Amino acid sequence: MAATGVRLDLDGRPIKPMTICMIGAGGFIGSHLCEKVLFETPHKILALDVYNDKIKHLLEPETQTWADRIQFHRINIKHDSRLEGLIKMADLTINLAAICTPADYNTRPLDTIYSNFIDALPVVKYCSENNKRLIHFSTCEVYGKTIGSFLPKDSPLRQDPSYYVLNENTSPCIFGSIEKQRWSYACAKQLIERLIYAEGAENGLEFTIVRPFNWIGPRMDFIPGIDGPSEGVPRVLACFSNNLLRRQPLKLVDGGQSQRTFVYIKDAIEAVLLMIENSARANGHIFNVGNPHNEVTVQQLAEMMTEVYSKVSGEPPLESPTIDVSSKEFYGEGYDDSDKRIPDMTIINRQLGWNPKTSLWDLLESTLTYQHRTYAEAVKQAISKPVAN
Ligand SMILES: NC(=O)c1ccc[n+]([C@@H]2O[C@H](COP(=O)([O-])OP(=O)(O)OC[C@H]3O[C@@H](n4cnc5c(N)ncnc54)[C@H](O)[C@@H]3O)[C@@H](O)[C@H]2O)c1
Ligand SMILES: O=C(O)[C@H]1O[C@H](OP(=O)(O)OP(=O)(O)OC[C@H]2O[C@@H](n3ccc(=O)[nH]c3=O)[C@H](O)[C@@H]2O)[C@H](O)[C@@H](O)[C@@H]1O
Repeated sequence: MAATGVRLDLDGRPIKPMTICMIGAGGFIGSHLCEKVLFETPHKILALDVYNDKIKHLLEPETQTWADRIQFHRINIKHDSRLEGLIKMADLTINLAAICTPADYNTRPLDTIYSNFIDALPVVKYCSENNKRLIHFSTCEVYGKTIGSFLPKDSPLRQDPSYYVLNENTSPCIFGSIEKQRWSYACAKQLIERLIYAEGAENGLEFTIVRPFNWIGPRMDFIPGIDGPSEGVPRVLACFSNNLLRRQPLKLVDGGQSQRTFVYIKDAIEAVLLMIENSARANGHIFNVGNPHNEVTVQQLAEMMTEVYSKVSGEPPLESPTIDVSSKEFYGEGYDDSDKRIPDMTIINRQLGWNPKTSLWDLLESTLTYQHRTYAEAVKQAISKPVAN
């Protein structure tokens, strides 16, 4: 499973083994990226995070063939003097660290802004000062709302892709008012993108910015009360998984009419590996990474997950599988939403030849099989425990 033979880049040049400083390596995307790099390349990883539960299988036992190519450093990048040294030891830094769950954006806006802007500043600075390449994880949320969402409901222009397809170079970033604190995350991510871009333009920083469009799959977030706080609100995949595991109706925020495109984490990680190993093609670019063919409303996602979960668990769906809830009740004051997110794939196609492969049904089937296998028993036990008064 590991690195044998010479790996070639997209231009036929041999790829030199490199050391990657991966910040946020213990998270959802980080854990999949660590697996990919260890299993398929000769590169080494300096894995930085405050947690390592999701990469434990890669750190133990130390007899695994890849054990000498991953080193975990328990570091909070907010305040740790080891950060610069680790960035200096690496050829490339990938920054994934962030608060990135919507339930936090309007309820913990200060933490959100600090995490996504202030805490990322030293990483950019150290990369720039030490001439190290940086791949920074931004978000599709920097686009905010589509231009089309401001047209009258019955306008035929709403059907015109130029009013909703999101392009890195031509689409504007449209956020709500300041009291809609939902946009604290998108705005902080946008400012760090602008700073990185300016470091490239003025100081020659070699950078790539990734804008993920709803990457989903195993190990995403947590199941409340099982491997995360009971009152915690994860992203939609984990919220709906939690409801299905507990046989509760899935909650549709404001009727579930917002639209998303979902891409399988394993497809998306292929794109990141292409960026890592093709610096000449990736440097200086911002890349949308998503699957424009997997678009659904949140309501359709709920229906599909209900059907798939019933298939993988063997349990019949509830008579009323969904329930409507207001955004104020679910997320609190200051929530707002992106209406529609379809990525334009022209740039990533041209530069890296990448295309997503997995259909929504297939990615939900493998993900919900994982969720059922991993959590069903623990949820059953948690439900059967008597509640203390
Ligand atoms: N999953 C997606 O679809 C998606 C979409 C858009 C953007 N992103 C971006 O991709 C990145 C990774 O997302 P994810 O889904 O893997 O999230 P995640 O929460 O699973 O991972 C983030 C990791 O960063 C770590 N971290 C946070 N602050 C830290 C700090 N101060 N010091 C050290 N470690 C810290 C966390 O412990 C966590 O393990 C984020 O920047 C996020 O904004 C993800
Ligand atoms: O994944 C992404 O690409 C980006 O978008 C996410 O934002 P969003 O898609 O709004 O977050 P989800 O929690 O996945 O919610 C998706 C939609 O489902 C809805 N939802 C969520 C949870 C739930 O139980 N019910 C429900 O209807 C939300 O209101 C929203 O409309 C997060 O901001 C980031 O992880 C990331 O930057």
